[in-house]
Amino acid sequence: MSAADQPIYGRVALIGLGLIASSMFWGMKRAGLAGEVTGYARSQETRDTARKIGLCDQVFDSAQEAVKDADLVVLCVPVGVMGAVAKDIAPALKPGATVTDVGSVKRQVIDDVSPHLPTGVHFVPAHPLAGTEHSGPESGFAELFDNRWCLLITDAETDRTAADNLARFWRGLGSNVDEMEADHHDLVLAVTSHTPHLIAYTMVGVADDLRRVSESEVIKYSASGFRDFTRIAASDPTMWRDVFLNNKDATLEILGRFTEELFALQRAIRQGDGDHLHDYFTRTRAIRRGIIEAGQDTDAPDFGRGSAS
Ligand SMILES: NC(=O)c1ccc[n+]([C@@H]2O[C@H](COP(=O)([O-])OP(=O)(O)OC[C@H]3O[C@@H](n4cnc5c(N)ncnc54)[C@H](O)[C@@H]3O)[C@@H](O)[C@H]2O)c1
Ligand SMILES: O=C(O)C(=O)C[C@]1(C(=O)O)C=C[C@@H](O)C=C1
Repeated sequence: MSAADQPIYGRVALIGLGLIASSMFWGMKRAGLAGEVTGYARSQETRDTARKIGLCDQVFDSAQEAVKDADLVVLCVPVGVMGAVAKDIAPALKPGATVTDVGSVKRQVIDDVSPHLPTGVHFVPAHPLAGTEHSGPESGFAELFDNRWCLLITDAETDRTAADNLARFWRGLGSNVDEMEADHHDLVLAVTSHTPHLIAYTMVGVADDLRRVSESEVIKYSASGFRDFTRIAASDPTMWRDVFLNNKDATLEILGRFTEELFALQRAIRQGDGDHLHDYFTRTRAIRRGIIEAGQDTDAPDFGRGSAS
């Protein structure tokens, strides 16, 4: 990753010092994207850890102090508290500053944050499509966003200079950047991220109900599929509670469709309808192959791509 010729922002403030903020910090340092990075976390323990590991050039004990004089303020807290944090920092924001967030849900965050921001402060919501099941200030790493998408939420009201600078910033962190409208974002993410997480949580819960996980049988005899489910189901409970509560309509819509398909598959199994199962699995296999052929899955191994039995 090549370093920027000069910082894009003189001062960047990170509010909430967990996985995403810490990854952004190390990524900014790697590429020289900010003159100075300040930070604030709600708990004393997190602030102490951040100071100990050198996360942020300065860690403040209040969010207002952290955002003072910042050219870019990044809200890196769970989506359910974005509005409260925006309200808290609003009086201390520098005129002309850009406020952004990294929340996994966009419409509700926009509705919660926008009313608090003073005129002259530009709000450009964003969502990096990158993460892990880990959380907290020690979980971040500079490479997290490399070759991942970051979606900026824009519309006719968006300040173009603010959005273009933020796009440059995310490219500097290693991401590919695209722009999208908020409701569309929430529907797409309900399909690609939110509902799959709920399914993983459920499947691991079901296995646990069978009292096999803790006895290690399920893990011992599982191939990568179920292990991936357990990784996903280890994701932060607060973050994911907030995702579902704040992307209710889209998640319920996709979950409804999912349940209908699941019932159809359940009926096919009960009735011994092999054609239904085979046709369904043939369709889904073609989708996976299309993703790989389009070069969209950089993690996919080479083997097995060609076998079309
Ligand atoms: N983890 C992922 O995979 C991922 C990926 C993309 C986007 N996101 C989004 O990024 C945001 C942060 O997620 P994360 O994974 O970094 O979480 P995290 O749990 O690692 O960090 C969140 C931080 O916010 C702090 N916090 C909570 N409430 C606060 C408040 N009221 N005021 C100040 N700080 C507060 C927590 O103490 C914690 O330090 C969330 O909105 C999430 O939806 C997460
Ligand atoms: O890889 C993971 O652990 C993730 O779950 C990352 C993931 C995703 O679903 O892809 C999770 C939530 C985010 O909002 C963005 C990315």
